[in-house]
Amino acid sequence: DSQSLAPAKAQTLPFKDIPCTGRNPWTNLARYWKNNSFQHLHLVMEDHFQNLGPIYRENLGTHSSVNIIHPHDVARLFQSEGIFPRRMGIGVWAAHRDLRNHKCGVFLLNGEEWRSDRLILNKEVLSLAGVKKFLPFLDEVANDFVSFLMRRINKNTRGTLTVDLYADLFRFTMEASGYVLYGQRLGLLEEHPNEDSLRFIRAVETMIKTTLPLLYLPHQLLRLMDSSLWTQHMEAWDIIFQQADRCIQNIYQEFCLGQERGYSGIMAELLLQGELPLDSIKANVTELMAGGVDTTAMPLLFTLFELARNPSVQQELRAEIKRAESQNPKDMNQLLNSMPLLKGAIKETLRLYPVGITVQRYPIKDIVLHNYHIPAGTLVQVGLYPLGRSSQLFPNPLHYDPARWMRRDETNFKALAFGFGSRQCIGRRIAETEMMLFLMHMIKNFQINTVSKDDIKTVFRFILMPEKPPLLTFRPV
Ligand code: HEC
Ligand SMILES: C[C@@H](NS(C)(=O)=O)c1cncc(N2C(=O)c3ccc(Cl)cc3C2(C)C)c1
Repeated sequence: DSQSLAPAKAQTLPFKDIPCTGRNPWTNLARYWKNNSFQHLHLVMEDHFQNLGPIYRENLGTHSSVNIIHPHDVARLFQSEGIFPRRMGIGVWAAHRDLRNHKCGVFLLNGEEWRSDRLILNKEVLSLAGVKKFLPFLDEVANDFVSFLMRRINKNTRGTLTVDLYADLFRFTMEASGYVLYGQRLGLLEEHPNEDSLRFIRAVETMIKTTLPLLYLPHQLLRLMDSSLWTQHMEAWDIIFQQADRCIQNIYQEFCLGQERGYSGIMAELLLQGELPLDSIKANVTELMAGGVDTTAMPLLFTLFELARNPSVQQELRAEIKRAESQNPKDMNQLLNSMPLLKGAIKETLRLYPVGITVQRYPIKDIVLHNYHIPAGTLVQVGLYPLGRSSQLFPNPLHYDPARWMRRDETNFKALAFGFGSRQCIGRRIAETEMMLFLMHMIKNFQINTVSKDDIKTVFRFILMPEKPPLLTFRPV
């Protein structure tokens, strides 16, 4: 009868049968520590997926996780996240907030507290209405960056500039985040930028660089072992909070003086709405300010490099921008929506160089991933770096091809650089709009070249970064 012919429903395999890396969590940790492979975590994950298959378990010190790469497994994970999605916390960050008696922003909050702050912030930070209000601010800063670069080119006789743009990109993204959040220009793109803002940028970099080693080791242990790391980390946080507090104070004073003006940034809108208490506004605005610097600067650097070594793509983008501007001379929002190739370029950069190399969740119920039983509460990580370079998901994966995102593709859950669901990156629209405007103005005004066509080696320092920033040459068009 038909029953006996039906393929036996594959029996779900037990959790313990999932392929596992290494033996003992502490020897695994020691090995990472010895080979300093924390900063190559993304490459180690790629190796594990190649050797062990599309799902594997890893025990690292106190953390144990299941790692996945297939879009349909990601979809299954998304369906099990519940209404309070959770990712791996950062103990050492929360420890700083407790020590200094600061409230946490949405990144560190969980449960009901996270959801109530998040829903209020979404209206100003992530909604289309919010984007329309802050888009002109980002456009102004992107234009100023072009003038900033033009000034430097005109200073030398050759009429071109070959430069490591790393530091300048941090000044751009900080100037942009500061303007969108506080409604004030920090002056980072002028001849003599103010020292406080430069100190803030350095503090965010130090904080991020010292986070990685502190991520995997119980920080109490580290405070004993390597107090300089701990001290550096805390000092960086203190500078970040002090600087953010100064900006917040003077916005708050202006606000109290009741100078009625138009839109003057996200923070003023949050104060006007009065839905979030002041200390929650401070905690979240500080997170958005600090979270808006390195995260957007790196993908811009990677994109400029890829455009420099793919001149035909650069030329196609220049043509698309010209066409789009002639069709939408006025409405900036319309303009950005008529540049699908430029949107594809940003997706292509984030596919090859995902700023956050994993998306993590704890499923709230038992699920089956790749035919294995996963108990509720298990940490499941999506390997974004290996996923973006998998030839099964992306034909010819190492080819920088923005047009690939314009072709119809029935598989969802492939563009995951900002995460997914209600806990996805809240800065997504700020980052996307900021990058679109920056690249549009840069490609329109400069021919971008690079000396070296070789791949950039990447390191993971809580954020995916180039091991050595590339040298780029800019020639006014
Ligand atoms: C202006 C601030 C800001 C910027 C810019 C920003 N982020 Fe985020 N991002 C956040 C915050 C805040 C969270 C935590 C959101 C939460 O937990 O509710 C977050 C979370 C994330 C997450 C985790 C999402 C999830 O589903 O767990 C990813 C991935 C991410 N960001 C990627 C990016 C990428 C890629 C960029 C730039 C190309 C970027 N972010 C730029 C603020 C920002
Ligand atoms: C790199 C990626 N890691 S992730 C979230 O995918 O694991 C990421 C994505 N978007 C934002 C960030 N942030 C920062 O850089 C940062 C700095 C200081 C503070 Cl107070 C808050 C942040 C956040 C977490 C917003 C980090």
